[in-house]
Amino acid sequence: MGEQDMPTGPANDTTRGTEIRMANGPRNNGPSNPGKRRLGVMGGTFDPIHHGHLVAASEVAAQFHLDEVIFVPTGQPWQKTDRKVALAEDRYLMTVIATAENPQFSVSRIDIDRGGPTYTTDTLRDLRALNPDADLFFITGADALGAILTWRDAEELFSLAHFIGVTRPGHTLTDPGLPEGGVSLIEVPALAISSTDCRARVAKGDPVWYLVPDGVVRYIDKRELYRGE
Ligand SMILES: Nc1ncnc2c1ncn2[C@@H]1O[C@H](COP(=O)(O)OP(=O)(O)OP(=O)(O)O)[C@@H](O)[C@H]1O
Ligand SMILES: O=C(O)c1ccc[n+]([C@@H]2O[C@H](COP(=O)([O-])O)[C@@H](O)[C@H]2O)c1
Repeated sequence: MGEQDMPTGPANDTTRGTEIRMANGPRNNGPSNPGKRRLGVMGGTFDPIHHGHLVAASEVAAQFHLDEVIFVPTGQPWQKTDRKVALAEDRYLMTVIATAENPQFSVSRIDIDRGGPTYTTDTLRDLRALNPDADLFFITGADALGAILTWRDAEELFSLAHFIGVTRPGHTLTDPGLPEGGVSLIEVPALAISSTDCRARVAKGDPVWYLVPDGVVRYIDKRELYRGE
């Protein structure tokens, strides 16, 4: 189990009995505009989607009173070109299967259908155009948040959505000098699951039951994904 250090600072926030120390004062919950829908956006390569993604989205939805969380599978994840990534259609369908039973969850094809490398500034601009009546909350794990300054047009991201960084076992959740007020850091139930580990398990013939939803286990099997990798 990795450490889950929080940035220390003068003020703190108490979440489910765990003291969380924030860098910039008490927890900032992002925009609160009466009459506007609160839309969570969970971007990911989802190769495959696993219970760590689903628990993070569910917990953020509850803590931030979101009306909906849209899962957005990447088209071409340009920072993962050093590895083999499953076809976008397979990643999309696994995401649909995994989220189908939750009425608060939906899946968007925008990053897949746009084509080319996936940049979150494009994702958020497109989602804003499609949902002009909504405030957007972009959900990222500790690892992704730590790398956010390497994303294209990173300085623009925080004008497009409020960012929520969630704890992830094995990673330290820090705010790497992001604009004050643009990010919230929260604790979510710790699930030490990664897509990398799921792929490796399938390749070795080990089970992924209970790491990913049952329908995703069956889809991986049916499509013979990750075998022999
Ligand atoms: N177990 C987890 N707990 C919390 N957040 C997670 C967890 N797994 C992934 N995330 C977050 O979900 C988002 C999408 O992750 P992604 O699809 O890249 O999965 P991954 O498990 O990190 O994949 P890979 O191992 O292939 O890099 C990222 O913001 C990531 O930080
Ligand atoms: O905008 C970018 O340049 C950028 C670079 C890397 C990752 N992202 C986004 O971060 C989310 C998680 O990505 P990944 O690669 O960890 O699955 C997903 O929505 C990606 O589109 C975005």
